[in-house]
Amino acid sequence: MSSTSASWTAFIKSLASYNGDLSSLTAPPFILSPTSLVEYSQYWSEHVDLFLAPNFIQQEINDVDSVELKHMVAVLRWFISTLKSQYCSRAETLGGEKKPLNPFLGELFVGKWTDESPSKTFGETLLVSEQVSHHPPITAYAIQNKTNKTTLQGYNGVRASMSATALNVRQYGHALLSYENLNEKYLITLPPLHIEGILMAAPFVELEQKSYIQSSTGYVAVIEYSGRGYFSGKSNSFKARIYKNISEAEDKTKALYTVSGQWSGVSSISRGNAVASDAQVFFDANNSKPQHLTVKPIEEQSPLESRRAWQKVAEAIRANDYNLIHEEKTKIENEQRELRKKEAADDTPWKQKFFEEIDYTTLTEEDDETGYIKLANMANLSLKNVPSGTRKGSSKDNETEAGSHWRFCPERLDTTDIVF
Ligand SMILES: CCC(=O)OC[C@H](C)CC[C@H]1O[C@H]2C[C@H]3[C@@H]4CC=C5C[C@@H](O)CC[C@]5(C)[C@H]4CC[C@]3(C)[C@H]2[C@@H]1C
Repeated sequence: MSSTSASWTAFIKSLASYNGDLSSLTAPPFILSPTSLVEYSQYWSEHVDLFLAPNFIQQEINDVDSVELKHMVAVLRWFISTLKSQYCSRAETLGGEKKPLNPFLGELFVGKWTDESPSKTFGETLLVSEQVSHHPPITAYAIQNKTNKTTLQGYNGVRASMSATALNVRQYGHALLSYENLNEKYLITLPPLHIEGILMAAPFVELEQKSYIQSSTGYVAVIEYSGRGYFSGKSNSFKARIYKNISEAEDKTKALYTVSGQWSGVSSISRGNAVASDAQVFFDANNSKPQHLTVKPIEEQSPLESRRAWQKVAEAIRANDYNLIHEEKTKIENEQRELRKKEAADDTPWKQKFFEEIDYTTLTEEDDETGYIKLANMANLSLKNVPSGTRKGSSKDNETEAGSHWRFCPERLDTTDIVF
């Protein structure tokens, strides 16, 4: 038995006593990714053209659809285009899903997508991603395109549990997309997922159940995910239906559009409830090259920036040097422990740089300028700290605590000393 499979077998045995905290797992080096989880926010915008598309869609003379419905279709296309990067990029570059580095409190990842549009109508798009909490791990992010007054902000935390063969992951948080020039906002919820293939040491992500995109215009997209062995039989399958509003979503025959296929491959769109024979290609992930963001060289980064902070650990992981990984990781963990001790002694708790915690139960729809409460209410979604996309009053809407969320503070971006 090779050392790899021996250490993997030992690892699988350790999963039997898995306590729900992913960072507590000491996975063998070959399953470790040299990338920190704080970098995963970039996967929300590797198709900048689709992210900005609604800004360039106007009402045409002989249009059958309202321009708001056309925007909803465009936002659904952008969302579907993010999924392959979000959930398959490690399998493509590292040969399988890996365990990301567990970000320390305050860890930052910043970068920008340059304008690759032929007519230079996009302008620059900035990403700021910050580990706003370490216990539990929560990453907040904002993607800002000033030229077209388009901003995505959101946050993500996960809770995971082991079943016999898979790791079941529930995502907490949501994303909010705002097109200021169109006066339109969208609430995007995050689907549950599970990691299969762990026993074969070839882990991969499969999405499941549902997620929602609720527009301030009333239109809503309901996306249902399935994998190999489900009704569709193909991995990474989905069926998305767009409705005039959430109450019409109770009746599938009222769907205005149906999109179906594979989010990691080809999907097609047709009017109404079923995918007709004349369906058009909606998105083709195999022929849409992702645009990776530009990150400044490590020597120009601040100590809080991910690739500089983890550089030695990443090198040790690439060298598959278990002792060095452990040695370099321990240095970072000890530094962090000392910082927390000092903050507790001086009563100076860590302050988040670009995001602030917010308890939405203290706000009305009007005073919530993110628009989150209004959109969540339109979609009958819970405002509490429950898995993303939990319907109000459903069995999972059981948290007693109000639930804290995270909000982007764009004005802090204007005064920061962080260089993008
Ligand atoms: C079973 C324990 C173990 O460590 O096995 C190692 C395996 C690689 C499985 C565990 C890790 O799998 C990784 C997949 C990660 C998710 C991938 C994509 C996203 C989308 C992004 O927008 C937010 C974060 C999220 C949900 C990642 C969260 C962390 C996951 C589940 C990693 C697991 C530790």
